[in-house]
Amino acid sequence: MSTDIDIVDATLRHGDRTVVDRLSLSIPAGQILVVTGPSGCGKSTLLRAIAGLRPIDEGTISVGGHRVTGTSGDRAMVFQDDALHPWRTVRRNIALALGLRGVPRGERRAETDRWISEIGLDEFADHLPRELSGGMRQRVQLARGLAGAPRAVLMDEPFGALDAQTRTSMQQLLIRTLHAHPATVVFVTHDVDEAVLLGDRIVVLDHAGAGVRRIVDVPRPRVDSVENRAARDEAAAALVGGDQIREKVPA
Ligand SMILES: Nc1ncnc2c1ncn2[C@@H]1O[C@H](COP(=O)(O)OP(=O)(O)OP(=O)(O)O)[C@@H](O)[C@H]1O
Repeated sequence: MSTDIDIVDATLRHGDRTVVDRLSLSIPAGQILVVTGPSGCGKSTLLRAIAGLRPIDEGTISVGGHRVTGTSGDRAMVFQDDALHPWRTVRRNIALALGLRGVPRGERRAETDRWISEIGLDEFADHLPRELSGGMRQRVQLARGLAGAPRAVLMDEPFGALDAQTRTSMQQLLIRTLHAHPATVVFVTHDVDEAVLLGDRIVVLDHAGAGVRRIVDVPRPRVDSVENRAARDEAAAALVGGDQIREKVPA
C-alpha cells in the first residue's frame, strides 16, 4: 500500500547555509516523483529529510498524515552505493528486511525465494554481495528495499553507477516490481531520459536555496509518445537552462 507525502514550507540547512528554502510539494499515494537539478542543489538533502535521516529545520514533512521526526519502516531508502550487508548472502540480506517487517520465520524462506526469483537471481541466492556484479547488487538492494513493504521508497540515484544496458534493465525491473508492489516513490536522478521514463511528475530544482525551477507532468502510459517526448524536451530545457544561468552568476 502506498501513501501520500506532504512537504509544507520545508527549509533544510547545512550549518547556516540554506539548501532547501520553504519548499512545498504534495506527492499523492502511488506517484513516482522524480527530483532532478544541478549538482549540489539539495536533492539528497531533501530525500534524507523525507527518510527522517536528518532534521527538518522549518516547516513540516508528513507521510500518510504523520509528521516525519525520524526513520520508519514505512519508508525505505535505496542508495547508489551498495548498502548491502557484505557478510550476508543474497537470501539473508532479503530475509532480514522481511524479518524487520514482522513476517513470521516460517513464511520468510518462501517469500525471500519469491523475491529472489522476481529479480532473476535464483542461481545467486547463496552468494555474498562481493561475488555479484554491480547490477546484481543493485537488484538485491531493490528487492531488499521493497520486500519490507514500505509505503514510500526513497531512491537516491540508485542506477547512477551502472552501465547503460544494466541501467535500462533495472528501470524496467523497477517499473514491473512497483506494479506488483505499489509504493509512493521519490527518485533522484541526473538523467533526463530516466526521469521521463520513470516519473509521473518531474521536479527540477534550481541551484541550492533557489527553489523549484519547473514541474513537468509526464503523460502515461509509459511509451515513447509525442507527449512524452515533449515532456522530456521540457525537462531537458529546464536543466540545461539552469546550468547556463549558473554560469552567468558571478561566484
Ligand atoms: N553533511 C553536509 N555538511 C555540510 N554541507 C553539506 C552536507 N551535505 C551536503 N551539503 C551541501 O549541501 C548542498 C546540497 O547537497 P546535496 O548532496 O543535497 O545536493 P545534490 O543535489 O544531491 O547533489 P549531487 O547531485 O551532486 O549529488 C551542497 O552544496 C553540499 O555541499
